[in-house]
Amino acid sequence: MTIQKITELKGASSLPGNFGLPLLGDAFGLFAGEELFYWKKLRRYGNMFKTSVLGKKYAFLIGPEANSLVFKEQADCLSSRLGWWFLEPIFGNGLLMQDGAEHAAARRLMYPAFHSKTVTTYFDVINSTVQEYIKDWGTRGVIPLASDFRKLTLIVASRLFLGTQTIEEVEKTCNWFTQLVAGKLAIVRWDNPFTLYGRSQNARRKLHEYLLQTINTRRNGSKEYSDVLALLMNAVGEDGVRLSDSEIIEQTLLLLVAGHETTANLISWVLFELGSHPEWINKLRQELTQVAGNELKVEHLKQLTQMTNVLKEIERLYPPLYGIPRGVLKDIEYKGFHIPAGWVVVVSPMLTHRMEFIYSNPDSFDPDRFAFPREEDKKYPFALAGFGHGPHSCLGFQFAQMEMKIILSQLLYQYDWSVTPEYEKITPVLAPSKFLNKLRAHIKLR
Ligand code: HEM
Repeated sequence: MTIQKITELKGASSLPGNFGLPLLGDAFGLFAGEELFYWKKLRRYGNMFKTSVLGKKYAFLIGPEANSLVFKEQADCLSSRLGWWFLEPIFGNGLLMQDGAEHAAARRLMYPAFHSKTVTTYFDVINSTVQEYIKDWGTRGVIPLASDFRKLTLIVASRLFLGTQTIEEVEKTCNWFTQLVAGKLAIVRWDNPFTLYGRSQNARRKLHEYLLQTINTRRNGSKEYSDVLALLMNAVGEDGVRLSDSEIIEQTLLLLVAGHETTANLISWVLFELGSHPEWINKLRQELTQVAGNELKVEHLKQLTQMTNVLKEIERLYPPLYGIPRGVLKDIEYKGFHIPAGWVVVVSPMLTHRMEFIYSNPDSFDPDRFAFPREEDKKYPFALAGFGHGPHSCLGFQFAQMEMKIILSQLLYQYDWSVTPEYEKITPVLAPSKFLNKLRAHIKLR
């Protein structure tokens, strides 16, 4: 009889699950509804499962320990570019697609624009833009949340990153961004005006042209700028070399894409949950009045602790990135499995956030779970991961927090609201985001 060593590792191919159809793998299931795909696999196979998509083998590793492995312990063996390969033709070669030394150098260069101290200097622009944008919401009555917030967050990002002032200019780029982002769901990557992918590529070319024009206008003019584009245009790397135009455009495009839709989605869900829990509207309004009186200032934001907990609860329930993938560069091990180079590992904020051993009644909206002494997210490191962690953690975290707090505060000052479709229709469903574009706020002046 041979005695097997307990340290012997199993191959990744013996993970629970299957590889799906030849060549396509599970592409249709995944692209047709990512959230539901994740839930079905979890229910069927548990916290570790395999699949394949368009010829690549995937290991899904779910839970805080897996998050720790991917974001921290084995981060050096993993590649963001190889994980997000399907986004590269759409989002280009920005920070998210870079690895190792190239990524570290670019991140060092961009970090000053997103440091918490710098972000506070954006307060006035965000606050005035938000006030102007929502001033007619009382007379409009019904607001389609996701599309309205997408426009607002794009106006804010364009003003701060590109110095764009006019709404007309932002409206022009808004359509291109919508088309660009829609391309990520295209399975057939054929650059043709009649395909989803082709329209996305066309939008990408238009945005490139637009950004190049903006850069050239600045170079030929005498005006001094102090926005993010100026930072990238003037930046000199450690090797003394400046970024090329194409590098500046790729980084700016990623910032604009990453910086508007995710924030718009989260704030839409904030309004949905608050509209369905009016007692929380009252609590937040009371806190706001106690802390800021009738005029919100930048120094008040940190003191809005109940609002911070509401934002955390929305990040937990509706993280915009359901899964975060990394390509395996050097073999890694996890819970007795050997995952070789060439595979892709995926961790999931969405599934982690609904684990009962971390969060009590995980499907219910309960912002107090983040208040002392409960602090459920502190039970395990990496238990809350809606903004990622580690070398690729969200560069715009502080920015997004500030923007969401300003939007919410200004709405609380001026309006009451309820939301359709009804709570019961959305919350027991495993794929709430298919309702995102249907969310409507019914606004009343206070
Ligand atoms: C509520 C809003 C947001 C959410 C939930 C969010 C979430 C995330 C997550 C999960 C990542 C990590 C991806 C990975 O590890 O592969 C990330 C990266 C990133 N985010 Fe955000 N984000 C938000 C808003 C923003 C904003 C407002 C900006 C810019 C102003 C931004 C810029 C970026 C950038 C540049 C990266 C790539 C960082 C890197 O690769 O080093 N995000 N974001």
